[in-house]
Amino acid sequence: MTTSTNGKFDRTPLIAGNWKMNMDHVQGITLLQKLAWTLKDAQHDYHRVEVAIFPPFTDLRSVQTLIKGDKLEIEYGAQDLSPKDSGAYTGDISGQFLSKLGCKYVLVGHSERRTVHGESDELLNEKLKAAYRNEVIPVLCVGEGLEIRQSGQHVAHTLEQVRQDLAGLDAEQVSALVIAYEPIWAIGTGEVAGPADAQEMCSAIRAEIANLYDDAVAAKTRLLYGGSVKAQNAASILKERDVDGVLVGGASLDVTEFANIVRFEQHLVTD
Ligand SMILES: O=C[C@H](O)COP(=O)(O)O
Repeated sequence: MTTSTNGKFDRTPLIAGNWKMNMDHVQGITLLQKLAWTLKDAQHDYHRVEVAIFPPFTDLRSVQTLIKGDKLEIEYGAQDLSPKDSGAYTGDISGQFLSKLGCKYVLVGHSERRTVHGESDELLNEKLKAAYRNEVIPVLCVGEGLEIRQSGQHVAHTLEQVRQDLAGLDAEQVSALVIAYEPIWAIGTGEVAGPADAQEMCSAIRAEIANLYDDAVAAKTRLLYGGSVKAQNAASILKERDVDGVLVGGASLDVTEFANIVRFEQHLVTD
């Protein structure tokens, strides 16, 4: 683990770009190449701030080839996985395949999977276990919709998701886990939860992990914020004590914007 310049982390910050259903494999390679060049020009230290991209499944082999061939330090992962490892599950993608493709991470329970595909916490718990079984680190997404936020039940709702999703996982697994808090009302809307909102929820999640496991586990689990993150608001969110990174959607498709989010520490100095 490394320490960032603002002194708050003993957890390596993670800046993650979720491309969602954008970028075919040809476009994806161009985007990745430009990102790598931009961060090389900026002499980015990947040990100090980790960078990961989450392209569509169909891009993963090309991404793996480029990253391996050019010895890039950018990590990558998939946007979903099956709870099963193999068999008659047409259209599903096994964690075994992701592991073979060198994926370090996999998103589990993104709000678009929960809402568009109706994925339940029970299913997501199975997906988390499938990820660990195949040695891929899950990035579990949790968060509330607008109605729940307005009712003031957002913390209780999100912690209930955490408890259900983590059921049966052991301390070692949860220490390696990444959890992204993504309030649904802030995703792709331009509405961004304020730094204090991000901190409130990340702090509550960390306390819940300490309660379910212990302080040592809670100190290791990385907590991200996601929802309309841009270069302009990233530094103020990342300055919060319990926020260890960001999960970026739309802005990760713009190389300059995403590279500036990766380089958030530059902005911390002048804030
Ligand atoms: O996975 C990323 C989140 O859904 C945030 O997306 P966004 O940055 O486009 O709001």
